[in-house]
Amino acid sequence: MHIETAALEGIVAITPPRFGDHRGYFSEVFKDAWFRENVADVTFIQDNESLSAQAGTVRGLHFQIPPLAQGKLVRCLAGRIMDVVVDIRVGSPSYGKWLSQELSPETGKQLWIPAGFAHGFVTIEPNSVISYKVTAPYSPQHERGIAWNDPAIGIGWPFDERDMVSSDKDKTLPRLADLPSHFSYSAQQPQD
Ligand SMILES: Cc1cn([C@H]2C[C@H](O)[C@@H](COP(=O)(O)OP(=O)(O)O[C@H]3O[C@@H](C)C(=O)[C@@H](O)[C@H]3O)O2)c(=O)[nH]c1=O
Repeated sequence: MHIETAALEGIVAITPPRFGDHRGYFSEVFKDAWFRENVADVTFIQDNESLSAQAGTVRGLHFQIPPLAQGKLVRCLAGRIMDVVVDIRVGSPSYGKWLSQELSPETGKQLWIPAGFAHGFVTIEPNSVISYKVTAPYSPQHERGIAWNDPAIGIGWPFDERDMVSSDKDKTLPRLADLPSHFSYSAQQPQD
């Protein structure tokens, strides 16, 4: 396993090795014991998948609040995405900062996003499929979001805003500065 820690503390990129031969390749894409020992001691309880038909489709920025905050392990099965995280841990030195990683089936790279980050992505190619494991069940009551185009965060999306496609729900999300404080995470007590 190739493992890289990213510029935001807690975010980890993982590239599982592939054993190639004349048929193609074989790869162990997730191993519970290895993940617990090397990345985070968490239990994944649900696997999700989404397809976005058009390039320039943005989903996010999403997170769930405690006690159902989710860690997410994201990979891209088809197409190509720019995956984005924003640190929303109050008290974190990198609060409000974002980073991105390109994920595609070509590299097989995965991104581990612990609780305490908002997550989103934009598809760079049409028909992009992402698959992600989560550590807590989906709960609409605990679901929250931040506007993907919040100017104070300033994510460098690779498309003009006018060419991006989003859900109606994502068009109404508040800015980070307007999130009620009781949705806050503590940097000292990460919610894994
Ligand atoms: C996320 C989710 C959605 N749904 C339903 C609710 C709704 O009817 C439909 C589509 O939901 P959404 O529009 O919220 O899907 P989407 O915008 O793809 O939401 C996802 O975005 C990315 C960026 C994340 O990080 C994920 O955690 C998740 O929030 O699927 C579930 O049943 N289970 C789930 O776990």
